[in-house]
Amino acid sequence: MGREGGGASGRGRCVAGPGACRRRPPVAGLGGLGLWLQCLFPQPGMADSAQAQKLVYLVTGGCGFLGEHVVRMLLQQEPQLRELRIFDLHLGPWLEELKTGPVQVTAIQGDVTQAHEVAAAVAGAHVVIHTAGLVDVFGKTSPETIHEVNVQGTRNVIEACVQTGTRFLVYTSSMEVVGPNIKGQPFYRGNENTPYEAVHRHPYPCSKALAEQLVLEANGRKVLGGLPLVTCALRPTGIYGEGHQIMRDFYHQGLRLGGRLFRAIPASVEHGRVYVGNVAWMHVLVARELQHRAALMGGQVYFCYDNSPYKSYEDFNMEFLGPCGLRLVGTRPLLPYWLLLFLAALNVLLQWLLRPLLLYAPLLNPYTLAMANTTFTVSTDKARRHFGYEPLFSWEESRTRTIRWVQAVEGSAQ
Ligand SMILES: NC(=O)c1ccc[n+]([C@@H]2O[C@H](COP(=O)([O-])OP(=O)(O)OC[C@H]3O[C@@H](n4cnc5c(N)ncnc54)[C@H](O)[C@@H]3O)[C@@H](O)[C@H]2O)c1
Ligand SMILES: CC(C)[C@@H](O)CC[C@@H](C)[C@H]1CC[C@H]2[C@@H]3[C@H](O)C=C4C[C@@H](O)CC[C@]4(C)[C@H]3CC[C@]12C
Repeated sequence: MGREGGGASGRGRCVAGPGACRRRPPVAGLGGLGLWLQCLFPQPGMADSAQAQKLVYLVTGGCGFLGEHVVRMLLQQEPQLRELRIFDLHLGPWLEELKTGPVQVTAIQGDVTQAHEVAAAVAGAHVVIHTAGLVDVFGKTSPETIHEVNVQGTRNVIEACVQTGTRFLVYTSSMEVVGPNIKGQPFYRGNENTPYEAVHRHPYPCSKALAEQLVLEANGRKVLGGLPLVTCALRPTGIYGEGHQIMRDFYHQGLRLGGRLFRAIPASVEHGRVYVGNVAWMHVLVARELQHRAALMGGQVYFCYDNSPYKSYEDFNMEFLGPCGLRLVGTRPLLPYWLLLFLAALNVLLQWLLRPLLLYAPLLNPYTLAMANTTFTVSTDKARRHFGYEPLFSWEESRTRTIRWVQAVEGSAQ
């Protein structure tokens, strides 16, 4: 890891709706001239429609928060897409609306922990985008289950690629592979090469780190047919946007508290956040460019980033919850840290006591408190340099879209 190299062109503009026309964006920076040049020198994937639509993509976890955005972005932005397979434990009803477009959309209900189900879904795919996983830092599932899904599930995806001849694999990793670590050391405006002691104890970050390692180590393995597997991993920081369940939980919490949220984290603690649409765009772009730049991008990791501002977790959420009528009380934490620690530990005890009766999984526990209290922000341009990534959505667009979603979903339009 750590190879560096040049970037590639590749900008796009996202249009709404799954059936929207897909067009190859003009060559970056050339505007109208770029369109004229494309007529003379068509870019890869600019062949006529018969040749253009030739690739089969598989998205695991395609019905999740990020997965749905990746699915819709592929349908809008990938001109070479012939078939899009969506593999998930829980298929969403919205998939039906996607089947009216020019791309064949195949919904597959399956479990990544079942190797035969994964192999059947992967067989014949050119590209796999593996987002499926258990994102649990609230004690909802056992450490064993988290490991089974996130690690063994990823192992099954890798082996399916090798056994069936799929050559390109993009893995959705996480910032947590790096940190915050168990020592609570800050990671301030770091990049993919910043030294940091990535030591974890919690099952979720441990599982993501193991899975990422499996994916990167699989780069170069010979797949069926004798060609090499090309893999890479994307590390989003805290993703926000349409469909973010935790944002919805904070909003409901504020409504229950009379339109108020109470500051628990110092405003000085910065937490990196990235808009889901930009994360989806990075997945689409990296999957495309991985096919042309295997030597540079194979085995690499890339943080997901955009122009979302650096703020504390709570202050950042208020960018969206404020316009929906909530107020964050306190310019500094209202409770002392030791009391928050006590309440977090009490939540763990209650979760254990109540488990035979019900699932009690509040936002506050020792791990989430430590995470929220530890600065973790990234500042990098590796994705731009390696495959021409630029955020598709500005901060203003990301903020507006998220606010509209909270208002629409919660009926809080003012
Ligand atoms: N949400 C974030 O802030 C964030 C940040 C960084 C990385 N990530 C990573 O992005 C990926 C998607 O996260 P998300 O926030 O969209 O979570 P999510 O829970 O909304 O989506 C995960 C999807 O995976 C599916 N899934 C779970 N177990 C499965 C199994 N055994 N077989 C098949 N499908 C299964 C779920 O049904 C769900 O649709 C995860 O790998 C996560 O680690 C998320
Ligand atoms: C109750 C308060 C202390 C409140 O401020 C707690 C916030 C807490 C729920 C979140 C703070 C940081 C979040 C995590 C971070 O954004 C990155 C993540 C990595 C990703 O792979 C999965 C989600 C998460 C773990 C995310 C979860 C919520 C927080 C812990």
